[in-house]
Amino acid sequence: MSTEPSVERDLDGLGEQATDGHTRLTDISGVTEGRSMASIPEYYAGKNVLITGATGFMGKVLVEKLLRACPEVRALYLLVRPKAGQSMEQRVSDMMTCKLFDRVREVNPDFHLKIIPISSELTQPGLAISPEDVEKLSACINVVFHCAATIRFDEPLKHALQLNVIATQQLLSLAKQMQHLEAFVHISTAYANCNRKHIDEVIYPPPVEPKKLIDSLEWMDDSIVRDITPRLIGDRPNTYTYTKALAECVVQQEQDKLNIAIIRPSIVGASWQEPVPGWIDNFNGPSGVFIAAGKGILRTMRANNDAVADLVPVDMVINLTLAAGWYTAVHRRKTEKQKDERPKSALVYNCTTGGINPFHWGQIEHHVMSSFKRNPLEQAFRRPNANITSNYLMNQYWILVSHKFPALIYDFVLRLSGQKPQMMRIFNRLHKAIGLLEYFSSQDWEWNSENMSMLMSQLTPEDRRTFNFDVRQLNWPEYIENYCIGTKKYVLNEDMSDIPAARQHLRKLRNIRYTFNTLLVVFIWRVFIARSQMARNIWYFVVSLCFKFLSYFRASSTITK
Ligand SMILES: CCCCCCCCCCCCCCCCCC(=O)SCCNC(=O)CCNC(=O)[C@H](O)C(C)(C)COP(=O)(O)OP(=O)(O)OC[C@H]1O[C@@H](n2cnc3c(N)ncnc32)[C@H](O)[C@@H]1OP(=O)(O)O
Ligand SMILES: NC(=O)C1=CN([C@@H]2O[C@H](COP(=O)(O)OP(=O)(O)OC[C@H]3O[C@@H](n4cnc5c(N)ncnc54)[C@H](OP(=O)(O)O)[C@@H]3O)[C@@H](O)[C@H]2O)C=CC1
Repeated sequence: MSTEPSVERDLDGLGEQATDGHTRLTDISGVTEGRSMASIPEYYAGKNVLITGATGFMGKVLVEKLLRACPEVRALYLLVRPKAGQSMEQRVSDMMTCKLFDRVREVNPDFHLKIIPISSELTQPGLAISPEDVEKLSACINVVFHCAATIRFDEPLKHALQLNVIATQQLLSLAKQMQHLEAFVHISTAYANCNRKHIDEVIYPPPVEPKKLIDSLEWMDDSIVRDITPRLIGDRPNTYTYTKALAECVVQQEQDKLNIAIIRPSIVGASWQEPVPGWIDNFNGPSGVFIAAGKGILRTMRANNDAVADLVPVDMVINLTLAAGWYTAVHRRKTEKQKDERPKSALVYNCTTGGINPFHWGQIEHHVMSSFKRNPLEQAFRRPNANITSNYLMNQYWILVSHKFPALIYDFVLRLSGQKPQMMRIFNRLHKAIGLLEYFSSQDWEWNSENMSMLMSQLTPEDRRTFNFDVRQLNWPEYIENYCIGTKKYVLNEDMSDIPAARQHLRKLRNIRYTFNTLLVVFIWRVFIARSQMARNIWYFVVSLCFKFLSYFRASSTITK
């Protein structure tokens, strides 16, 4: 018997529902009712919201948008751990001074009063939340957004399981104790099922029963786990996608009595419009690749020019997340009677762009390169000129010629000047990083995103503007330009006023390249050609052929005039 979730009609009018109990396709409940119900800001007014992963890339944007677009929200409880010698209070107050919060600060300078940090280490039993805090959260939380995860592709399986799966399980247990909880929104990834080519908005059967895996890994030595990891993850590329798939299954198993939404974004990139275009604060996904290309370090990478680059701006993902929280609470709330019946299934939202407004890696390459030529990064290693290829051998050739050879020369010069060589080390790290990304840039997937369209149709015109996730409106060249500028301004903290100096630096690099190429030709001439009569004859033959061709071309163009 097939274990594939297939689609059947939902009896209570909640659209089509998969046989595993999960709603897929159009959810039509409350279509008419919704228009007369609370708007998104009205819904969040007076609500207490719990957020995990608030110090991360997406969590920060979520906190900012909630405070700015839903100013009447009562309080945001952030589960944060102390890190790198900083207390969690210190981390949260540092976060709020970040440029991302400038806009909300202008409107409401006291926004920090709404933020309540709660100490929590998600990998610890009970999430290491104190009993007093558990009591407080159980009594007041209305909506939970679960963003925390390890997104590293090289994370050891045990740790990825601990954070992405066990912590999710524990958070769901905590959520069940919350007396006023109206919605639980879990952030997954569109690549949780990347072993499939077509991905519907359903929870697929897990690669292994999560509880069994948790029990087995508990007693296993780290080295044994490392050895069996490739067998366990099977046709998934890393422990990240594997554990995110298991987390979805845990959400499904534990959803009993909860109203749950699962958001599956594809590759989350810099912001499209809000709070500022191009906001980004990390090297993850394509951002590190763009920066390495902009600095002239990355010259080649394996990617398929014609494959869809399923990037989605972070502000669109967060708008969809907030709208899904509202929709789950307002339209999919279980009545007291329903709580004891078959649970209403979690609604899955594939938050992707490829099926609606596709853009390809080849086009990304073109726009990234031209953007960095117009707005160069400071102190580039070489002029930006990266090419992507799907050919393995070609890529290896360019790695040798354009990465390793210049790195060797540069390190040699550093050694001569008494400095520590560093370029080869940088390239080794870069090769490791891009090696982990190639799986995603060399193929494409097809995601069904009908729930995203359904959700959009449920918003009032005002909410559709404030919480815009209509990916059809994305103008890719403009978005990529802002993305590249964003990496310069917000990741590398470079000043835009330095662009003329950066351009001057690129001109200097171009002159160095011309000089180097000229010296190389002279060197080849002296060493190989000038010493051999035959090579000289061939050389003279080629030069005279070129000369004749040029003269003929000039003569024929004079006649036609
Ligand atoms: C123009 C060309 C056009 C090209 C087009 C092709 C582009 C293809 C892009 C494909 C993207 C596909 C992404 C797929 C995403 C799946 C979506 C998700 O669900 S999940 C989301 C996706 N998840 C991810 O993307 C996670 C992927 N990242 C990882 O797994 C790890 O970071 C690692 C294994 C790559 C490096 O580990 P490790 O060696 O231990 O190093 P650390 O981590 O400790 O960092 C050390 C330092 O390096 C820095 N830095 C980091 N990365 C890069 C970079 N790429 N580069 C440069 N630098 C980078 C980092 O900031 C740090 O700096 P500092 O603090 O020391 O100053
Ligand atoms: N970025 C992307 O391209 C995509 C992301 N996603 C999903 O979105 C979510 C957010 O991703 P993103 O913001 O990019 O990730 P980040 O790595 O930027 O943020 C991860 C967050 O999780 C927190 N966290 C990690 N470990 C612990 C722990 N042990 N205890 C408490 N908190 C912890 C981090 O806190 P701390 O600051 O203390 O480390 C941080 O706030 C994830 O679920 C991810 O799977 C999905 C698709 C794409």
